[in-house]
Amino acid sequence: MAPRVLISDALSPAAVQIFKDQGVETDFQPNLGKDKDKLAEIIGNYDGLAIRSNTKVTAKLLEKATRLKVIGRAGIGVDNVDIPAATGRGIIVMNTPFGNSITTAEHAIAMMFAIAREIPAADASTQAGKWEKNRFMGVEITAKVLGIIGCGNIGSIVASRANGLRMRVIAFDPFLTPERARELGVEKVELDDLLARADFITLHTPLTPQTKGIMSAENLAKTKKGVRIINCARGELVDENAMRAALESGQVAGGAFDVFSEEPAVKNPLFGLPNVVCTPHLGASTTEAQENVALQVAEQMSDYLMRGAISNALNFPSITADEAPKLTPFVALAEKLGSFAGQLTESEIRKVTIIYEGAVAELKTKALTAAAIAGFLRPILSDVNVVSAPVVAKERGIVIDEITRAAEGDYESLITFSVTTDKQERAVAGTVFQDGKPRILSIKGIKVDAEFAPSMIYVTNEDKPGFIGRFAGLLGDAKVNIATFALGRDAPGGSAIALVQVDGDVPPSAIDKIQTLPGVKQAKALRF
Ligand SMILES: NC(=O)C1=CN([C@@H]2O[C@H](COP(=O)(O)OP(=O)(O)OC[C@H]3O[C@@H](n4cnc5c(N)ncnc54)[C@H](O)[C@@H]3O)[C@@H](O)[C@H]2O)C=CC1
Ligand SMILES: O=C(O)C(=O)COP(=O)(O)O
Repeated sequence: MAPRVLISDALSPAAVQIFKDQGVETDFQPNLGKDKDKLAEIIGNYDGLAIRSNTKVTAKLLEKATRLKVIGRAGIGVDNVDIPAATGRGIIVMNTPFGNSITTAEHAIAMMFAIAREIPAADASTQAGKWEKNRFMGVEITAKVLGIIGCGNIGSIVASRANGLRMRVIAFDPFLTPERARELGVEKVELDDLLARADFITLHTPLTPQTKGIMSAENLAKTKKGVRIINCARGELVDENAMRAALESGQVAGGAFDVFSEEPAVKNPLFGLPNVVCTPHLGASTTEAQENVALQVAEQMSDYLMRGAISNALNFPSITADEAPKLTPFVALAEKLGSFAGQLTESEIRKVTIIYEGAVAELKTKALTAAAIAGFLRPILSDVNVVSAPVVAKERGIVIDEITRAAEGDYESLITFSVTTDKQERAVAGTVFQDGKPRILSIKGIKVDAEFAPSMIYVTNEDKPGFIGRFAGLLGDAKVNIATFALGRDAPGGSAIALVQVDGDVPPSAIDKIQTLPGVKQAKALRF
């Protein structure tokens, strides 16, 4: 029986033809994404789901998706897909990471001009017969400072266009190497510096815990008075109430917003102000970009459904059906070791070394390294996938060393993931036990023995009496239930590590309190 794909968002119809040519049946319902009940009713009939940003693929929807094997996002952002839930059900999630980047960068530039010259308001006034020539006084952009927050695929294209427009481009992106910045013709700066210097600020980061609300009241107060701000990335990067207040006070002279914290945005604090320009998430909406992403997603999904080939998947490396059974548990281990290191990395990455020892060294380590790097970069670049991860790392000037050797220690197989930043080196090692579950065996050379769990707390501290009691007491006060507790230290009275599995989320206030306990060097909530 031919596989069936449901297209539940407004993809270019070009996708339908590709599916057909490849022998895949399609059901094209471009408005279904809005109707979650109807979608839940029929999702059980399909092997593939092709979407844009209107369809929300929640864990609840996936419970009904009993036949689903692949979700294809015709675009970049996958924050509308519950990837852990999909992975848990063995559903591949793939995107098209570059197909709409130029188009989105162009929209950001268009939005910048729109607010510099108040084009929408001037248009409305002119067409209303008012001829208000003296009301609209714009600003030139030549020689102005453009601050780019997030200088990845789209941010880099914006930088090149802005350079062409003779702007001075500065960028805040902790993961941008000095070499790459030079290549792009941008000055790499810290966030506060960018906020203080920029005449225009444009946002191009993914939505992550670190970037959520990056345009907060506090940061808006640090901007140059009269700054103009453009957001074509994700709505939740901006505290919309604080932004409204800053626009009303004149701290921010103009704002252009393509994305909103709640979409579709029918009511929003940013609406109804002068010199605010809003578009309904049109960043990727050009004929060219939509053809690119639709054709690509249809090809990728057909390849998977008809031939089992995987590309641009966010939750699995590209491997063949024969290799899968042996590799799968080590893919999970590599991914988690990388994710562990990624969640703890907050400064410029120089080098990653992955050592495969023993039996695992005989497997397809390239796929394992791809999974490890994807796990590592995902907390930093939310949309990186196992296929693009090594390339993205290389583009960013991160050296990746892969070493294979015979088993030297007690384990049949051992993977060690170490990362060198401009500040320090951190290594984490693990293996897969007979039960097929990945385990952490050492962190920074200190032995521990812990399984990975969805919610964990990692603490490094001085090995002094009384720490564990105070730590556990704090968690108890914060109503955080401890499931397992693993400890390690390099020497009595030396450096110690606690790796704790807890039930549910850890409130940031609890982490802040742990951080203040005597002898604690670092405390961090981790998610796997
Ligand atoms: N409006 C629209 O229709 C569209 C919006 N997008 C959105 O645009 C955004 C950027 O997409 P890409 O450039 O493709 O992503 P990317 O992953 O290539 O680049 C993101 C950049 O942000 C940087 N970054 C990560 N954390 C950061 C932090 N805490 N502070 C500063 N920089 C940080 C990363 O190092 C990276 O260079 C995403 O949110 C994506 O969903 C993408 C396409 C269309
Ligand atoms: O690709 C992305 O991340 C986008 O935000 C584009 O969204 P859309 O496909 O236009 O709903």
